[in-house]
Amino acid sequence: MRKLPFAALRRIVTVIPLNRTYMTLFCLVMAGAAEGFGVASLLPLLSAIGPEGGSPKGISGKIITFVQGLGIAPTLGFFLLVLVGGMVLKALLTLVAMHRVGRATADVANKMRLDLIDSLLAARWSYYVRQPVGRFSAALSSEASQAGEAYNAAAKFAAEMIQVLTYAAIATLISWRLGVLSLAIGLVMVLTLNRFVTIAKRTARKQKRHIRTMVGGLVDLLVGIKPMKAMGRHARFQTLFERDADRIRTAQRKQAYAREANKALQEPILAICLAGVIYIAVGFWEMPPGQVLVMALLLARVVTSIGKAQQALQAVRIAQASFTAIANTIDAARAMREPSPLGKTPTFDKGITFRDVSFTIGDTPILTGVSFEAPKGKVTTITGPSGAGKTTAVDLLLGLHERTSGDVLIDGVPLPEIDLATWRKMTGYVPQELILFHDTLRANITLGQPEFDDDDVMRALEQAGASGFVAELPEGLDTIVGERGARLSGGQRQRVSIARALVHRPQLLILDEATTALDPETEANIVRNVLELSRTTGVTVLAISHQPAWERASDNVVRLSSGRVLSVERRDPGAPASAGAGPRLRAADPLA
Ligand SMILES: Nc1ncnc2c1ncn2[C@@H]1O[C@H](COP(=O)(O)OP(=O)(O)OP(=O)(O)O)[C@@H](O)[C@H]1O
Repeated sequence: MRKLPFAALRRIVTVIPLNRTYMTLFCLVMAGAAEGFGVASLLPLLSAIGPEGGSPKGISGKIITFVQGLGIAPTLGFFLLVLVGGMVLKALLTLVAMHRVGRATADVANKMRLDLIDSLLAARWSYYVRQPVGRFSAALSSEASQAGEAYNAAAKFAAEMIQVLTYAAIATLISWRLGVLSLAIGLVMVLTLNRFVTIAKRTARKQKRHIRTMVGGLVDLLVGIKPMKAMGRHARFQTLFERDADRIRTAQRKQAYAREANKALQEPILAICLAGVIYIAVGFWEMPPGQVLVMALLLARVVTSIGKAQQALQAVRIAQASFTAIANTIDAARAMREPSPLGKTPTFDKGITFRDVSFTIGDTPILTGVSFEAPKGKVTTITGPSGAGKTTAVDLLLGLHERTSGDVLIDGVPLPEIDLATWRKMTGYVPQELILFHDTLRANITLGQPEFDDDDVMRALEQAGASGFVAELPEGLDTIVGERGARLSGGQRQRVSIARALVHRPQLLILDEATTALDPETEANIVRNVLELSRTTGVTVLAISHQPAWERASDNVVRLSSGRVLSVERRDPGAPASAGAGPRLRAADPLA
């Protein structure tokens, strides 16, 4: 027999406060005791109707003596009352316990879902870069609910095991041989049926893995479906998903077989055990018929309860696959949690300094000895060929990556020493890959933050050069932009993204190729707006761009190539973007 899943059970029940589980277990134990009393009252009843009736001996005699000692007449009516009362009490206590279990099941699923969201949102940027993000949709939807079911199944397993122990205890009271026999039968049953529990567990894990792969792949594909469709290359993905679907079907079939086999084999095992025990009890132990009847009843209950416990265990194993998958995802995301904001509150009066910053991924150097300054209130453009490391430099500035050596300083304070969350809130960021949500224009700009009203939104749109096209939309700010902003043009999406970055009046505005989709006139307008904004509000601008319009508007131009600074130019904004527009400093110049 495989190792029992106690560690897994412990992990499942500790998702919610333990005292809730203890209370439920207490109700279940009390329910077991109530049933035990009820069934025990059968003993004197049945021994009275057997041929040994009249002067019951053994446990029946002791029960009758005990009842008489309480001053109660041991009548048929009394024992029937105890039997019925015990069963009613058991039903009530079980109902209370299962009501608690139902609530706990929903709470476990809810906690897993919220923990997953929390751990994902708090993870470092480098965590997402390595994940097929689509697979989280499977975790959040079905896996979280199934993780809750693991608690439900574990509680049912505990309830059945309490029943098994209650009946085994009564069997032992009647005769130790009967107690041993019932436990031996239980063991045979567990050993016989455990194989199906193991199959269920294995197939559940496989299903989970393939479903995650399929859902993750499908979500990622749908996000980027446009070029696939355009090139007529989407059909080949059908084959890939068919393979996953086929594996899921096979695992599901095996799981259904294991579940049904576990159920179906329980009755024959019960019948064989009962027949054998009755034969031995009557033929060899010469037990009176009343006791044999009670014994048969007890054994039937023990075996039935073991069977149900086995089914519950199987359900635990199946649900456990989801629970473990989601718990592992939470653990992995938590291990990549960003450091908590214990640093200094940042000031931003002087500017940003990169001092001999290097950054490697694995063994690959991405940036090497990068030094430059982006003074407060000025426009700095980082330019250079594709792959030069421009976006990476900005990622380091925002703490999305951690430098390998050197220092990124804000007002002379190294980034690791400042409160990153506050620093980021001081920043407006327009990334290269624009992501708009399937929501209204307003919500895309405010990101649902109620502190921004329509005046803030309109001001940001104006500054981003987007107020004109928004004014022409029949539904204005209430326009739904479509999935990832599909109902807007590329240039409109860029301007909405710039408005989003400006709505909270940032002190630093980072524009990563933010105007590439715009015609020269619109781009010039935005550059003019941003320049004006910088002059009037003192916002510092860091633009990554190849566009001459940005170079012309910049106070500083930093040229990167292959992760190194080629030159740093201090410029006179407005002068033509030709060589000699300002003092050109070599990479080694100790500007920083
Ligand atoms: N997560 C990563 N793992 C491995 N290499 C990476 C990772 N992110 C970036 N790189 C590599 O780092 C280098 C710099 O990338 P980066 O995106 O900073 O360049 P860039 O100058 O912004 O380019 P572009 O103008 O094309 O956007 C590239 O060679 C890229 O392949």
